[in-house]
Amino acid sequence: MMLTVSGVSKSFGRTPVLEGVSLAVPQGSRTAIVGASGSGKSTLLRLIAGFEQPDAGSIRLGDRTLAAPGTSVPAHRRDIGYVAQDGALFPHLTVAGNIAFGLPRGRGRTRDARVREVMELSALSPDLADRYPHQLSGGQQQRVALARALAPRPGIILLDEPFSALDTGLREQTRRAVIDALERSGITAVLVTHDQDEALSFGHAIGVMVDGRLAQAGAPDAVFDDPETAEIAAFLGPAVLLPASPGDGCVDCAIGRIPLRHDRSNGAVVGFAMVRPAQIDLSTSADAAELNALVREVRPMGPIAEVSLLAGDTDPVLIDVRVPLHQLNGLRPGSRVAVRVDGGAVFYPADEPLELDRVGDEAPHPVGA
Ligand SMILES: Nc1ncnc2c1ncn2[C@@H]1O[C@H](COP(=O)(O)OP(=O)(O)OP(=O)(O)O)[C@@H](O)[C@H]1O
Repeated sequence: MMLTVSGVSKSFGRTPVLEGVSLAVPQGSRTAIVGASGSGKSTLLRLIAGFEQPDAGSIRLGDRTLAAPGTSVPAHRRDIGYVAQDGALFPHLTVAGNIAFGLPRGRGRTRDARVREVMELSALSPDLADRYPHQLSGGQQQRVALARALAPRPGIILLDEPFSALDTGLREQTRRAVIDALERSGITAVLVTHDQDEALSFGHAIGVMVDGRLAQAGAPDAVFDDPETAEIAAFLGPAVLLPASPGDGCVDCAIGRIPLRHDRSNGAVVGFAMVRPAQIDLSTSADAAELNALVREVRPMGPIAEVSLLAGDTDPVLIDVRVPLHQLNGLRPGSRVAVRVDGGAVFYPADEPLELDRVGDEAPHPVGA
């Protein structure tokens, strides 16, 4: 069902945690809410689930109002499936018992058939039906939690950091199984995560929370490609931010003139050009005039190396890029390289509080990653 959150605000005591959050999740689509710790994303999910009440605004699921001034449907009547970070399975019930828990009593055969159906949907082998939660891996436990949430055919599934307790390999595998199950069941879903890659790969839309506000929402590739602020750009993935000034559809910065992909300047004449490290190409075999940066450090990291570059003559800027080892081509500290950008830059005005590295800073933090 379609979820509509309109102008929702929430404070705990005197501390505002959510301010005027509006969000629409169309029927059958998946939205990931991503934000730094404390940005309010779990609170938003808990308000939708009915574990907390909003101070202002409304929440609707399909044509039902779940929360609004003077109205609050109790959590267990909201027709919502919830998957918590640790799965929260009942330890004394088997896998089948956990999954059947929320199903109506009565016809045993219908319940058994539904349990089998959602186990298959959640990529759980039928052999696991009689096991207890402690006899399962973390990934299997999360898939049981999903199957249990899906079993009563709720109008929407809410997932609160469901993969964060799993280690890297298992997390990836469980994430794919969960997305696949959600896709095949055609259910509306909202995921909350602090992991950018997880959010960007979850589904049809992403919402970025910053300090209790939904700062930007849209299709994952559109938001990643054109973040509204430099802060969102840096939060969503590695970003290289270069002091720059715009003009004629380009920006001028320490590595020369780069085409402007998106202009977020609002008329500002100084600011920052943002490019992703993956857009940067390094070449040592260019003409002397094109050698626009100096290699300061090369740090091997397994199959890749992190290369720190100094670009610009008058006010050099530190740029960090990651290069596959086989593309290093003898790059070492002191080499001069040509830095080329593929695909253009996004320009942001300089009034944003950004900490850029300058050569000679006492404790340099790379601008890119
Ligand atoms: N029940 C509560 N009482 C008081 N303060 C709360 C309560 N729940 C959350 N907060 C505060 O609200 C803010 C937002 O919390 P929330 O859990 O929504 O953030 P989050 O973005 O999900 O962060 P995290 O990823 O760390 O869980 C935090 O400062 C938190 O301490």
